[in-house]
Amino acid sequence: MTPIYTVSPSPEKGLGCFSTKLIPTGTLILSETPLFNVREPRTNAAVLAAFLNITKSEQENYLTLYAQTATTRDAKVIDIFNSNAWQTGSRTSICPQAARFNHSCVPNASFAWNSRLGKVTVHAVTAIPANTEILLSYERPYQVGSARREKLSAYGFVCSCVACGSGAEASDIRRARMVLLDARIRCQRRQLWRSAIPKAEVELVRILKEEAIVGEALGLAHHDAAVGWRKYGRVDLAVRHAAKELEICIICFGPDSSSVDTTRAFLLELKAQLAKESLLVSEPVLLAEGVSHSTGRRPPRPIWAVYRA
Ligand SMILES: C[S@@+](CC[C@H](N)C(=O)[O-])C[C@H]1O[C@@H](n2cnc3c(N)ncnc32)[C@H](O)[C@@H]1O
Repeated sequence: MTPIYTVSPSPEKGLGCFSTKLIPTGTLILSETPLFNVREPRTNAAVLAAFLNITKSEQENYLTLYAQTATTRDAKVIDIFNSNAWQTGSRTSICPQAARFNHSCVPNASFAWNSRLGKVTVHAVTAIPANTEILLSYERPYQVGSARREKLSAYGFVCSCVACGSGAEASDIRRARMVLLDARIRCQRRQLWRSAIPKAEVELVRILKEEAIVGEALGLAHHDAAVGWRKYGRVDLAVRHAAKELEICIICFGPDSSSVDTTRAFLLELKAQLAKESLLVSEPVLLAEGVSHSTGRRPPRPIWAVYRA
């Protein structure tokens, strides 16, 4: 069977990963067990020790990965680690295949750590046409271009994706707004009481879509919108956002991820709450007839009799 992607030269980016055929949204592109990992906060000594612990052929494979500038062998081992490692829970791991994916601030694929499988995964977050580079984001999306440039300079490159190039002006306006909305939402998360309409959360969902950020960040924005609508008392709208969150979660992490279980449980909890509320609304009709919905007998003093007013 033809592999779903190949590794080949990418203009200005060294090697990169290219689709060999159309990859539908949600497709698992790669799942890989780390070659080695180190606990964070890491030291250079820990990286060198972990490197010396793998087999000679694994070391040779590791040393073929991209390095920026390195004079000695030890410096090269550290340099490769810093340029290619991904965060995997509380550790940082080297996955030689995942290390070949280049960056875009508007990625078409999503990287994740699946602790249940002990593997990293890469899923398509959009439909990726044949012969297209598969790109992951190395950075959080809620940053304007200048902030992203500074972070990405640590990897020794200047990004030329649509958000950094031709569409930079419009993108920066949206990203600046995202930074603001994100800060507002973080603040509101600590608020437990019933609140106002979750305007910031809903706007963040809209702007992320406009910016074509459709992965994990959009899933989280839908989650926050669901929480906001529930606090406001519109559980029906909360259910809609939680359903979108679950859909995105499955796309980004795969159906076997524990994050999907958590998200599904949240949706089920909201659906149960909605069903209960619908029942409370319909019960008064039965009460008017003097019959309990559940037992068929005359009900005890109903706490929701207010609905009859
Ligand atoms: C994890 S490696 C990715 C694979 C690498 N291109 C290779 O040849 O193995 C990270 C390095 O790839 C290059 N790179 C990744 N994304 C890039 C981009 N959008 N533009 C230019 N270079 C990029 C940078 O040199 C970066 O340090």
